[in-house]
Amino acid sequence: MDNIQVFMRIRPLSEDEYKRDRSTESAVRMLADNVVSIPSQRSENFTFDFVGDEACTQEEVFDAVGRRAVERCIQGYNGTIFAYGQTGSGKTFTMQGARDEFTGPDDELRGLIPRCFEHLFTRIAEEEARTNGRLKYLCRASYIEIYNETIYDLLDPLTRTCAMREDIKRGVFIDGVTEETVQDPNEAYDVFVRGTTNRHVSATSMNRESSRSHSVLMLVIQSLTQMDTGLTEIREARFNLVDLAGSERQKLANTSGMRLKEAANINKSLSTLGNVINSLVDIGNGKSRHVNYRDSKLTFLLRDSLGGNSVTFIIANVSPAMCNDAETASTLRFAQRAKMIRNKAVVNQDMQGNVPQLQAEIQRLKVQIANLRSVRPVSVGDGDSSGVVLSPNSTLRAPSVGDPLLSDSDLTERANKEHRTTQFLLILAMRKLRETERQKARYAEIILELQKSLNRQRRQQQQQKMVLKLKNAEIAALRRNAPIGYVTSAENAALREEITELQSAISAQPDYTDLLLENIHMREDLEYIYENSATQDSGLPKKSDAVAALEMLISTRACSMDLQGIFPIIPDDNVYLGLEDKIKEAQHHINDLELQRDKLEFQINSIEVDWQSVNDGAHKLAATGADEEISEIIESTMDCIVGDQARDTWQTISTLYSRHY
Ligand SMILES: Nc1ncnc2c1ncn2[C@@H]1O[C@H](COP(=O)(O)OP(=O)(O)OP(=O)(O)O)[C@@H](O)[C@H]1O
Repeated sequence: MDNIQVFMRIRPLSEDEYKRDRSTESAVRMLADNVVSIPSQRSENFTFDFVGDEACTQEEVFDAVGRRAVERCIQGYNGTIFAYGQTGSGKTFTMQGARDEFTGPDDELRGLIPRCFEHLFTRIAEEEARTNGRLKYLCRASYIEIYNETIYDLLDPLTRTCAMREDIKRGVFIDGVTEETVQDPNEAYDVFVRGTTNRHVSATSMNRESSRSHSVLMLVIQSLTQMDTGLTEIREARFNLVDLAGSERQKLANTSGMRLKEAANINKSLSTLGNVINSLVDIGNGKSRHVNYRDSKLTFLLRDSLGGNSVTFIIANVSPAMCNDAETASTLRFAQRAKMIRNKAVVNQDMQGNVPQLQAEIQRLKVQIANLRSVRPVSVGDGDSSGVVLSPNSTLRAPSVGDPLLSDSDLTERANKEHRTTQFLLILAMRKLRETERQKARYAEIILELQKSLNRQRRQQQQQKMVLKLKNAEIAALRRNAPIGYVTSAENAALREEITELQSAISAQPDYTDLLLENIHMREDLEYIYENSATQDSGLPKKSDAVAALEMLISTRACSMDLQGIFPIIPDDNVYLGLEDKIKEAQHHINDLELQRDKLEFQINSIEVDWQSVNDGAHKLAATGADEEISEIIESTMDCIVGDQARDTWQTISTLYSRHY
């Protein structure tokens, strides 16, 4: 457990302050190297880890705070640096420097942020060189602003807003925030300068001052170490550099509209910060308290930095002016309280490897445990509380009985320590193995589900192709056999529409598969969130409400893809019934068409028979030397091979024929 480290920095007196005070006397009295008081306020003394006076340089602040924070992050610990203080006390000067641009390492006035970038990449290069490339680092940067309880993405040119989320794997995170990979200090400067420029632009367009918002530059420092066993050790540190809004209480009197909301939100986030600190201090003193991290975006985002898994530094910036003594005393009281908070920083470490590698590792560790047990019975402790996980590469030698250089108690202690380490590694490897097995089973389930769905889709596709083929054949037959104008244009259009629908259903299969996969994942994510969230204080809606909302979303998306009605979206048998109905409907339609075709064939046959009779009659009439009237009728009958007139014509001919014979 480490206390939050607090550094105090007094900036030089400004000209305005000199004009107001008409004196150069400082409100802050230095009692010792790291002890100060504000005599004009109360007689209390404030003790900090470091106090920088008016002459304190940017480099000295970096050595006291930045260098140490970076060193811990390189090892895999989370780190946070907060700059706290009233408006104009020097927070931005300390964090960023005197300018918005950096000219590189020769700019004496550059602040902690650029110096941290430089040191970070120097150390990364050293570490990578030391391990001959077995250790690789990867850094990602994002930069946000919290204003009026809204999070703005400063690396997005439009500084769009983002939501904060929490899950068991990632903890609290900003959903969809821009993250840029940075490989050297220049790339990191560039990210920071761009974000700062966006901040100024959006502040101007929204008519606000940066002192009224909190800015957080976030670095994720990931390291991958290739082990001899084939496993990969992954460490991930989060490094937050925070420039807080001015800590003075915003006046609500005579304020309205946007300004009132702004002032209320600044007060809210800073008072929540104060409340969180008070609760943590009480907890440190053995009291039972609930810590309201969720009461403001700032405290929720930086939850780990306050009483959690982080090495945290607070820089309390103050003005030396007598006219600001009350605010200075307030800042120092805040910092003094914060110093009592105890964080528990641990290296964020994980192992990655395939199942045979992990099994081999477990086997190796089991052999080691067996060796240790056979040499000397040891009592198992609670585990290493230092928080640093020993590398599985470290060779664990079983202590040999009668080692002349070591006493019995030394040997026991060493055996115990090695046993604990081995046990820890064994647990880690087994956990990884179980996790891998779980994942494997999960993927197998997904594959099975997809396979089932694919088979169903194939069957449906075949059926639809068959229907399409039949319809095409029928249409072709109708076209061949039907008299011109027999199939009405409306029927034709309906048939065409149906064909288009069937074709789009067939071509929609890939869309459907993507959607199905995504739906499976969304349902799984939901299950995961509810399984892993603490029931109380999780802030989540009721699970049934969330499930209903998700199903609604899925069906809305299905509609928007125009698949609803053609294809069921959910791989659920009930929904597939819809498709079966559709196929049945199509079957009915085919039956109707077949009926019509039979009728038509019958008509054509009867016309042919009629025509044959007409032909025969005509020949007989011709043989008897029929008059002109009869020839004309024969001509017109020839023109009406098919059609409604045929039978009437035949009737006329029959009548004439019977009159003649
Ligand atoms: N240590 C210092 N040495 C010289 N000048 C300083 C120092 N600290 C601050 N200043 C100057 O004081 C002024 C106010 O500082 P700065 O803008 O950093 O304050 P701030 O606390 O960030 O204010 P705000 O809350 O409004 O953002 C600036 O002009 C800055 O250059």
